[in-house]
Amino acid sequence: MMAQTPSESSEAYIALGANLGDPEAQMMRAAALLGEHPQITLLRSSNLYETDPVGYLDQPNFINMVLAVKTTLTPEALLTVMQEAELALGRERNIRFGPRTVDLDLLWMEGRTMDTPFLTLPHPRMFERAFVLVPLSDIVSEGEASGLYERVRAALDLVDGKDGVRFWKTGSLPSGLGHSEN
Ligand SMILES: Nc1ncnc2c1ncn2[C@@H]1O[C@H](COP(=O)(O)OP(=O)(O)OP(=O)(O)O)[C@@H](O)[C@H]1O
Ligand SMILES: Nc1nc2c(c(=O)[nH]1)N=C(CO)CN2
Repeated sequence: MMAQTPSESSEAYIALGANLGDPEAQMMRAAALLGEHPQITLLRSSNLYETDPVGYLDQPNFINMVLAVKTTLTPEALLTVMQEAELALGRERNIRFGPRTVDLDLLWMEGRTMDTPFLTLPHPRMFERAFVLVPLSDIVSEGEASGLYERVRAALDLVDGKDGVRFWKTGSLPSGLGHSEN
């Protein structure tokens, strides 16, 4: 087998949402699974928000949060790891926008834009979802060279549904993993 070429690491933002079972425990377990991957380092967690369901309304409220990670994985490989974490936590794909034990969306990855059937970056609906923008704005730093901070601020000013996003708990990274910046 050929030795893997060391690749540069990029920062990425991942949205987590859950509204079945024990959402907080499942999201922490998903974050821990990501952090256990040798090519993923957890950097920061947003706070946790209780959010009104969007899209398909006849379902329980969600808990939503966003993680910042560093990774040497390609975007496609990172999404694959995220999907494996969803499956490990018992996510069944049924109703579009419907209830879920844990949903992981790859929002944004430093320097990457793409549009394939498997992966679109930035996530095509991130700038119109208050349940993504509010937690994301907790952890995107003003110094972000990509302009993400400005885009998130501008989208937050315009987006509907901020009332449906309520602070629930202070965020933290699963213990023993990642850095302790937040
Ligand atoms: N940026 C992205 N993050 C996550 N999945 C993506 C992304 N871009 C494309 N996809 C594709 O979208 C498909 C459906 O994902 P999923 O079932 O999580 O959608 P959903 O959660 O119901 O809706 P939404 O994507 O609006 O949150 C996945 O199989 C994945 O390949
Ligand atoms: N509040 C809220 N609503 C949703 C969410 C979510 O994470 N939070 N996820 C969905 C699946 O795409 C559909 N609707």
